[in-house]
Amino acid sequence: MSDILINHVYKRFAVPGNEVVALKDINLDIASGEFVCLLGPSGCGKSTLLNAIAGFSHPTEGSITVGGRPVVEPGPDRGMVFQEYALFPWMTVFKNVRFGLEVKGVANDVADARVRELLDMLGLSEFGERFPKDLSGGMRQRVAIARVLALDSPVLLMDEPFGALDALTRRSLQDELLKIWARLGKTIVFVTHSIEEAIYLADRIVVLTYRPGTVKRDIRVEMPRPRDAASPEFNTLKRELSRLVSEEQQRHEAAERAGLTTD
Ligand SMILES: Nc1ncnc2c1ncn2[C@@H]1O[C@H](COP(=O)(O)OP(=O)(O)OP(=O)(O)O)[C@@H](O)[C@H]1O
Repeated sequence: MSDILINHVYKRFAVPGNEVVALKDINLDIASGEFVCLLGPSGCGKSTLLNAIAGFSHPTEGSITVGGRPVVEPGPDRGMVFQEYALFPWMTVFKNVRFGLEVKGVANDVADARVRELLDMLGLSEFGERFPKDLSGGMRQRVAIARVLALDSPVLLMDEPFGALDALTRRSLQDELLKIWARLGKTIVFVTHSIEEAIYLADRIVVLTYRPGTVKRDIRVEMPRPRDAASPEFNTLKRELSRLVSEEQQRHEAAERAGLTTD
């Protein structure tokens, strides 16, 4: 069953004396419970597409529906996790995770129990009374994920959530995310620059072209999880994706040399 339907989506930005076509005729049908990675070099429209699904910005043409409803604005059916943790610095971890439940008017005892369950799920039980500034980047991103999960959105939109983390922390959060996804059955759209990350996580990898952003390849990843980065299948796919992404990276660099972009 489709959960996210992207139909002939274009996004143009007006820039002085010109326009940037960030997305051109994007068509994607993402099934309920599917884990999709959007992959491509800087400037290929990954964030633009994710923001359009989130309802933060509107396509210039085309339409997006989530759960059968047209996207017109952000909504509780779509939780977003950003690279910069987006936590409230003045609230403890517990209160950060509880915040959305309070806004929703969930009864105190139910909200407290839910927060405790989420902190436990993300290995944060010991950290409830800490403030974000006292946590490592990986811990802060765990809190950001717990905060979004509290809202129980069927769709999670993740914009390079692990991009700022060191390799070991990144792998442990990737594993955590896969566990959560398997347990809660969310539909996930996950933006990344990292080919390895996309292969490790996704059911399906959508490679975008550099300006205008179109779908270059839509590849299903059939390998069983946990995936072994040293396996021949992993490396065959990695080579294929490296070739596709580097073609787009070269187009990006050519545009830079021609002074057409500052991406
Ligand atoms: N508000 C804007 N005004 C003008 N151009 C924009 C605007 N937002 C994005 N763009 C352009 O649209 C293109 C796609 O940008 P986008 O940020 O979606 O790419 P991206 O693939 O997410 O890149 P990155 O990986 O660097 O975040 C880029 O060329 C960017 O310069």
